[in-house]
Amino acid sequence: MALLAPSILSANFGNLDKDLDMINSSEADWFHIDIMDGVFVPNISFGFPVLEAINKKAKKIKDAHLMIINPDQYFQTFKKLGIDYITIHYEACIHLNRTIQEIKNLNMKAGVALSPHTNTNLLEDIIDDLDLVLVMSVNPGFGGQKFIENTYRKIASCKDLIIRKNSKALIQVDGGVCLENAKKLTDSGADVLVAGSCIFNAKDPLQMIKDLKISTK
Ligand SMILES: O=C(CO)[C@@H](O)[C@H](O)COP(=O)(O)O
Ligand SMILES: [Co+2]
Repeated sequence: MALLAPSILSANFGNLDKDLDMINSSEADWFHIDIMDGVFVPNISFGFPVLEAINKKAKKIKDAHLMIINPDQYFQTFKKLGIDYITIHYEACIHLNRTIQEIKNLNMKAGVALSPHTNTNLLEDIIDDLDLVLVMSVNPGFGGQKFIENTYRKIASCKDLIIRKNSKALIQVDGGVCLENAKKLTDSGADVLVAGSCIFNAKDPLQMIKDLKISTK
């Protein structure tokens, strides 16, 4: 069964506590927290005051997906705010090896996200150091976008790389994940599914979380 990480970006920010409680009481495994700076992606999500509020409530693993340039300067603050996994974008980092070491020096798990145009082969010389590879199945920046079909092939090639290099990295997939593709994504090699609009737009989000989990069995 895949791990499931609801994306807070699609939650109701007018009553965030209610949605955080819903996730706490659900079968979901992680909180997926999208941070956007309006530079790396054409959207701005939320910053540290909101993250502080999330940290006070959220009782599960907190997974921050940073869609920002120059992420290194904020790692200490993310650590203080209870983040467990930091995932930075391959396309946003000039010195990726140094950036990954900085995350690990602060005792957080380190992930690299690949936008749809970025080939998994580019991780060949860093995969040993990673705890997670995030395969983006939409272009980063917004929730509710259409799933890109090439993702299955990309997950499979990422899995090949991980096996070949004997890496312990998890494969996470993010964007357009729903009941229709969850099983196929897991069968292709995904370990962690991120889902935003599919959960928060559902009539019964708790039931949708349950259904998504069961569908990946
Ligand atoms: O990182 C992102 C978008 O850039 C995601 O985490 C989205 O928030 C997922 O939302 P859905 O595609 O599941 O609605
Ligand atoms: Co995300």
